[in-house]
Formats: sequence, C-alpha cells, structure tokens
Amino acid sequence: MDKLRIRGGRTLKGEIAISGAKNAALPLLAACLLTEETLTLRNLPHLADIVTMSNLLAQHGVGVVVNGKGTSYEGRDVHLDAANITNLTAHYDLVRKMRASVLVLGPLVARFGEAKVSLPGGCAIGPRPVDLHIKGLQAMGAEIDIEGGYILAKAPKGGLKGAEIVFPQVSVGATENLMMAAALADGETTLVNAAREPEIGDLARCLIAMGADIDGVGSDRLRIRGKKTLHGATHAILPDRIEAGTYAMAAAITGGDLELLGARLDDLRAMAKILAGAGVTFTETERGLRVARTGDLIGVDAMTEPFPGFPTDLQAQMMALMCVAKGASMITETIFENRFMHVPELARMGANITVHGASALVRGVPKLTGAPVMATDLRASVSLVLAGLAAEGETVVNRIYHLDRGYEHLEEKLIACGADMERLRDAS
Ligand SMILES: CC(=O)N[C@H]1[C@@H](OP(=O)(O)OP(=O)(O)OC[C@H]2O[C@@H](n3ccc(=O)[nH]c3=O)[C@H](O)[C@@H]2O)O[C@H](CO)[C@@H](O)[C@@H]1O
Ligand SMILES: C=C(OP(=O)(O)O)C(=O)O
Repeated sequence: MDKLRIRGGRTLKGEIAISGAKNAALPLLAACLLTEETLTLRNLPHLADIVTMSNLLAQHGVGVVVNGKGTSYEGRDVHLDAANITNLTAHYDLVRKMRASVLVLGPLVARFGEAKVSLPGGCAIGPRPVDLHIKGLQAMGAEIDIEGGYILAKAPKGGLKGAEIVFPQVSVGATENLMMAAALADGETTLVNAAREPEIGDLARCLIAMGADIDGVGSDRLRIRGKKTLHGATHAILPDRIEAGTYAMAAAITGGDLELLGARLDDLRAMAKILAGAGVTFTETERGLRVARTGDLIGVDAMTEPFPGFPTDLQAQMMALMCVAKGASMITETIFENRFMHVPELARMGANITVHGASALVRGVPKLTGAPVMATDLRASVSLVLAGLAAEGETVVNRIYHLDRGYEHLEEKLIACGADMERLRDAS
C-alpha cells in the first residue's frame, strides 16, 4: 500500500486548480442510465471512485469512453452510452467498494422496471443505511424485497408513479436517487425536506438538460414531473467544494496564501464564515478564491449540518486545523455516528483532543510533531496530511488508498505550492 511522506513546516504559496466534484460526478455518471442517448460529462476528476462507478456502469452494459489527458488537471470528458443495457444487477464486489453505487438503483428501476442492487453494507464512518432510498421507491409504487444482501426492486406494470415523499431526515443520496427515478415516473413527484447540497443542483441541471421537468432547484422542496423518455446532453461537472475547502485549510494551517482556481465562495460560505473568525481571509478573484492566513490562528467552534451548514466532509480537516490554533475549539459531528477516527491519529502527533459523544474538545498546542499515522477513511486521511504539513519533522501517512478515492493529484498540487512531500509506492 502506498504511503505519503511529509516534512512539515513549509508555508504554502501559489495556486491550485480545483477538480470536478467527486460527489457530483458519481450521481451524474449514474444518470446516464436514464437515456438511450449519449450523456457527455466534462471536467471528470481522475479518482478511484470514478473508476469504480465506471466499472459498475460497464458491467450493466454502458459504453464508457474517457478522453482528454488522464494525468493532467485539465478537465477530462467522458461519453456514456446506455443504449444497450444487458444486466440489471449491481454486484456486491463493486458496491461494497463504494456506497454511491446504490445510485444506479433509481435510474434502473425507473427506465427498466426492475433492478437488483447489493446493499452497500456498513462503512467506517457509520452504518449508513439506505432505508430512505427504499421507502421513497416504495412510495412510487415499487415492490422491494431484501434477499441475500440484495435489494430486489420491481416497478408496477405501468412504471413508477409520481408521489409526495417527505424525508424524515436530510439525505443527499436518497434525494439524488429519487430525483432521478421521478424524472421517468408517471406523474408528479414532490421531494420534501430534500438535500440542498450544490451537487444536487448540479444533478438537477444535468437532468433538465436531458429533458427532465424539475422545479425548486436549490430549495428543500423539489417538484419533478415525469417524462416518458430523456435525451442525451453535455454537462460540465461543478468544482469540488470539499477539495477547495481542504486546500483552504492547507493555506490556513501553514500560514500560507493560495489561490484556488475554479473554487466558488457560494459553495463554502459556512466554512468561510467560521474560518474568518479564526483569522483566515477569503477573497473572491476572477479565477476563483484566494485564501490566506498571516496573523494568529484562533480556536473557533464548528458543528456539521446539511448544506448550507458546515459540511461534514470538512470536519476532520477543521479538527486538524484547530489542533494548532490558539485557545480551544468544540467540534460537533451531527451527520455521521463515527466520524472521529482521525482523533487518535492526530493525538499521535501531539494533538490535545477530548471526545464527548458527538463533540470533540480541541485544545490548541504550540506545535504538532511528525509521526507515522494511519488513514482510516477519505477525509480522516487528508486531515492527517494537513497536520503533517504543519508538524515539526516527518509524518508518514499509511493506507493512502483512502485519499485516492477523493483527491486528484493531491501531492502534485501541494508540492507545486511548496510542500515537502512524496508518495512512497508499495513495490509489492
Ligand atoms: C457520494 C456522496 O455524495 N457522498 C456524500 C453523501 O453521502 P450519503 O448520500 O451517503 O449521505 P446522506 O446524506 O444520505 O446521509 C446523511 C445521514 O443520513 C443517514 N441515512 C442516509 C440515507 C438513508 O437511507 N438512511 C439514513 O439513515 C446516513 O446514515 C447519515 O447518517 O452525503 C454525505 C452527507 O453530506 C457526505 O458526507 C458524502 O460525502
Ligand atoms: C463520505 C464521503 O464519500 P462517500 O459518501 O462516497 O463515502 C466523502 O466524500 O467524504
């Protein structure tokens, strides 16, 4: 398994091109199943999860053609052709690698009337059930059985029917799955208490470009009037706000100054407001967003919430930042049950963190010390990279396959801004 070796203490200065958003690309890839015509997605990030989803679609019979430089930051295009779907089963061996695989469920049932999709199973950060996805499809008339770890879904004779679906809690994936299913259902569907993440809006705009009839985009109430068919389209994937937020914190933790090309402040306002209180400055530029920290880093509190609140996907990164702030910070995780696995690893580097249930009290220390640490999940791994950038001495982050799921060219982007780091490739 590859590792990352980081020698800390360097101030990051320069510019970083933000890639297409992983959490937009994954549902957008699944949306190709809704039409027999070609769906082209631009600015496709080069990530392990994108490869996994592409392989899943290919085993359904989708033609997947990627062009553009695979190793450059320039956007890559992918052309998706779902004219000849030969298999309606999403197998466990692929679904277990990436929970977002469940996003093929809605499109397959909506277009083909049935699907057999493996239950994703648990995940490092929590049990992450898919009951809201299932209940929504049942509300649209689907018959659902769970057998042998698989979801067996069957639409009624005339296809899925429009319905009013009220989410008891906000779910990004359930909103996406059911919005896609509703696009081909017979009648009108209303999604109440829908997720409002920018990636939902990006998916809605792509579906509208494919001929879907959707109102309420950006709100927590989406109304979708189903169509008989959707057509092909070309859609550019929006920039990755979580990647941008991560590099913003890299600037903050090293006392640096980075211009994040393509980043959108509107997608990061909750984070920017909290970090402004910590002494970090955000300036919108023609090319994106400039983030700098020149004075002291002050401890501030953060609580994760559904968009437009502070994103749970930036919680681990925020914790690393607060480890070297002046004063204390209370960080509360309200979305997932087990998203503090970076705490013991940060403690190995000298961090002073006490966990009380869903909250962690971080007492800032003058400095962190480099150490060998273990990545446990995608965002925990990048929080250890941030800590390593600020730490005195050498940090080696193990199991960085977690990182490769969601960060395109991470080390190249940071090295170009002055980081002293290298990837140690596992020869075996
Ligand atoms: C590929 C992708 O876009 N992943 C994002 C998506 O994950 P994902 O779509 O899985 O997250 P959800 O918004 O669905 O989950 C939010 C909470 O609801 C729970 N829940 C969800 C569905 C369900 O049927 N039942 C249920 O109880 C989950 O366990 C979790 O506790 O949104 C999360 C919350 O913003 C982000 O952290 C992930 O990066
Ligand atoms: C939790 C995340 O992704 P996923 O839902 O794909 O696990 C993430 O992007 O932080």
